[in-house]
Amino acid sequence: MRIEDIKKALESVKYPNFSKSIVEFGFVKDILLDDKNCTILLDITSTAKDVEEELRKDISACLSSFGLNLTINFNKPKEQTQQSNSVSGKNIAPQIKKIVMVSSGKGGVGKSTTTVNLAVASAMQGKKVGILDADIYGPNIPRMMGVNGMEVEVLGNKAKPLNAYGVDVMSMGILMKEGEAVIWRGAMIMKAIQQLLTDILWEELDILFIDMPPGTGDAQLTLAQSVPVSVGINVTTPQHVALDDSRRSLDMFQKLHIPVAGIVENMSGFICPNCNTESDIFGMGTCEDLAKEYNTQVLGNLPIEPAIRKGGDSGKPIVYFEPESITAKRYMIAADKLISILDSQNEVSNADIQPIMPAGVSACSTEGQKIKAEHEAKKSGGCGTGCGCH
Ligand SMILES: Nc1ncnc2c1ncn2[C@@H]1O[C@H](COP(=O)(O)OP(=O)(O)OP(=O)(O)O)[C@@H](O)[C@H]1O
Repeated sequence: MRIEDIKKALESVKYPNFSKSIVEFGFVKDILLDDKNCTILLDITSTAKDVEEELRKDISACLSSFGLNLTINFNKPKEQTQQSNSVSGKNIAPQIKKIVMVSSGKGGVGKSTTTVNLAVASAMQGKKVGILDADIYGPNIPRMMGVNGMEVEVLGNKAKPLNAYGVDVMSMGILMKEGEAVIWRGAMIMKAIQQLLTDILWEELDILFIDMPPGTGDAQLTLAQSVPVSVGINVTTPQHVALDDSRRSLDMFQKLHIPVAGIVENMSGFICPNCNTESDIFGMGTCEDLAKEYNTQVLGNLPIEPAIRKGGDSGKPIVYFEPESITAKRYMIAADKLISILDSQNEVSNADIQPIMPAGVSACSTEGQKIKAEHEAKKSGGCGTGCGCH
């Protein structure tokens, strides 16, 4: 048995809620081996008790076959009283009542199409709605809302959102040069998103939809933690391979304690434009079981329909331009279900639901972990200083 073997084995232990291992993060500071007695010293960034407990469990399981007497010691950041200038826990966009995060496990499943049609449907039901397009890898919202190429009005040092179909719209695509952000990573994306909330003149909104970048990597995790999210929506296609990706996205919401409003099954069946008959292409109704698994609902089954794609390409959302179509009615019902969920959580302010990070502080960083731990402590009734008063 060598120390190197132990370190190698520890490479498989992931830091809770992240895709990197404790070795990759550089958290394993020392390994002492004296015959069968092994002491591991970890220098971690979180003060949270559950992080320590999960690591103890995972490390013990990982090294169980080595037959060691294991001692695991933790070095954690000193728990300090909260700085008065910290924005932790402060709602950075108090004029926005509810933030809905629209995510998908992978690209091309119709996340932006769903965001646009749900947002317009919600506006048609009398809500004051905005869309923030955070999909830096493919910001399609401006085209789908028909505002691409429009000039942004700047008042003082703040920009006014564009408006179409009663919905305020702001997108990374409107503000950045083409191709500029594709190499961005967690902290940069988060800072940009926070600026899109604080430096854009959002009016009082009932609902702000955020169209997330596809996938569930560290960038998405960080982004989801940087704004106070009321509910998440997952968009998927019905094939079983897509559902596996969808699970990752739903797991992400669970990890971040974001309530899931539901799943949108997109490209579910095909409606023939000639005879209006609906036929099964990729499968239909497969999301019901997934919804049960995650204790949520299917908000709607949206068929593959040429009119949806045409509406997206031409900036004329189907829900607005063909309100009598089967598809538009399904979007309206989905929006109605979403609004009921949001209305039912009216007493909860969005800042209570999610921890938020100060601009420029990545949720993966030492500072980010500390803020998250403080927020969790406060939610469970403590003062947030880690003094053990709850
Ligand atoms: N139900 C549908 N029927 C027909 N076409 C659709 C449907 N949903 C989406 N599309 C089309 O599929 C393409 C991809 O959709 P969209 O851009 O909404 O996906 P996405 O998940 O946001 O992609 P990404 O995030 O990877 O950019 C678009 O051209 C859109 O018009």
